[in-house]
Amino acid sequence: RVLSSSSSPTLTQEEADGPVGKGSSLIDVNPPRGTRDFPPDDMRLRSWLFQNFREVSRILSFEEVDFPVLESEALFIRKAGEEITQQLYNFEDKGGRRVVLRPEITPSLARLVIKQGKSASLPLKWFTIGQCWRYERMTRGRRREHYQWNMDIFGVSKVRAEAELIQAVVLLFERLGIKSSDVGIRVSSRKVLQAVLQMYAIPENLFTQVCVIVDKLGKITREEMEKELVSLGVSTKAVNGIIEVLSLKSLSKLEEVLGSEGEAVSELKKLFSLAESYGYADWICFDASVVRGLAYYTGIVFEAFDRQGKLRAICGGGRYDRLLSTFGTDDIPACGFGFGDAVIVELLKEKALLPDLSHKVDDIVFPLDEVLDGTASSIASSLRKKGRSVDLVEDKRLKWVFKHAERIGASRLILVGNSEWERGAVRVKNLSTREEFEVKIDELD
Ligand SMILES: OCc1cccc(Br)n1
Repeated sequence: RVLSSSSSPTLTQEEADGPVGKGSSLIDVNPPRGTRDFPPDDMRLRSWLFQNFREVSRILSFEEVDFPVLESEALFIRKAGEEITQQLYNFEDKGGRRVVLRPEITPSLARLVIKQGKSASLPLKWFTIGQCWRYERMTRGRRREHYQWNMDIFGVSKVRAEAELIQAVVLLFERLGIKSSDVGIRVSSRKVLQAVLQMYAIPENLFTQVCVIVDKLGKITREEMEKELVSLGVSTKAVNGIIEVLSLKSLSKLEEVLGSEGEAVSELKKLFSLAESYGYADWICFDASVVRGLAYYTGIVFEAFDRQGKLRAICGGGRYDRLLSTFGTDDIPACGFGFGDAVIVELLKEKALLPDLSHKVDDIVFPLDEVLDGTASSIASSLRKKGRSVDLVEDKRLKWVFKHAERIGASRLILVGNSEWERGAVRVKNLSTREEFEVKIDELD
């Protein structure tokens, strides 16, 4: 057939359908660079991990929320030089709007809290699991997407909120079989750095940028850090003072430097006391070098790390009491964490803690004669209505069916044969005990 239309030259059917079959070049079957497919085995592991995220969220009595992966770019325009804002997966949509694939979840949470306004009675305890994106130059071959579990509390200004969040993280690790000897949680507060900047009379408005630079400690050299801080106007003396305080790993030493009166020390002491009461004190340690890289943190910050030091941070979070005012409304005290789906799996592999998650099915129903196809369908249907997972197989040799049963981890094989059916029965083979018996159809459950 020759296709023609006023707007296009005449095309043969083949031209219109595009290349088909052996002669044409195969499309690239890989997902876009830096992204992942989840075939069944990988999806079972991801679902298992996410089920644990959900269960911990339920146990801490958090409510689930969700947002579009696509957000207005305006939500993420920040001037503090964070890596996350320099790698925005941003573009202009067909309506000329500046949009992004979100690089994190917290701003969306804040947006929804603002949108809900007075109808959202505080405190709010919300969680979500969502995909986040960054446009990373593939030079380092890093991923461009990951899934993040976020838990956030709005409307609690005391460190009780941070203590609750850290318990959630600890409960998750314990559910996965990870022990405090495998993983620690470094805890500090940005108020430590704030106090040091005050000691050196560094203007408040440099605080956020100093935090973002200091967060690179360990990723860039001390000289590079000093250069970046000095270029902000921080004196070399102050740089040395900052690095000296940030190397502290003892809360009592911090108290000697900052005194006991300030919020930095008092809040941290309160948190460590609560940790004893929760029973997770052996999981956490004070480490003044923890500042985290997001501009909006204002208080306690924390991150989980593998004690062997082989992996990047497993999760991290902190208090962000002044994020909402950057969106033009009254502040609400808030804190939360993000827990990615990638590093935790690397850790589970390291610790040989990956669970066996093979495919499981309850029953295979197989008619031994095609005249019994209808009968097999009604048997499968009644079992499914009882909630059993059933794989209905036909047009196969019995030998194949037994191998298939093995492959999909079926518990029972239900063979529908003429002679049994004449007696209103089927043959049932228990695939773990290998027992085989005849069952009246109205007794099959
Ligand atoms: O943790 C930073 C981040 C944000 C978005 C996507 C990926 Br992968 N990583």
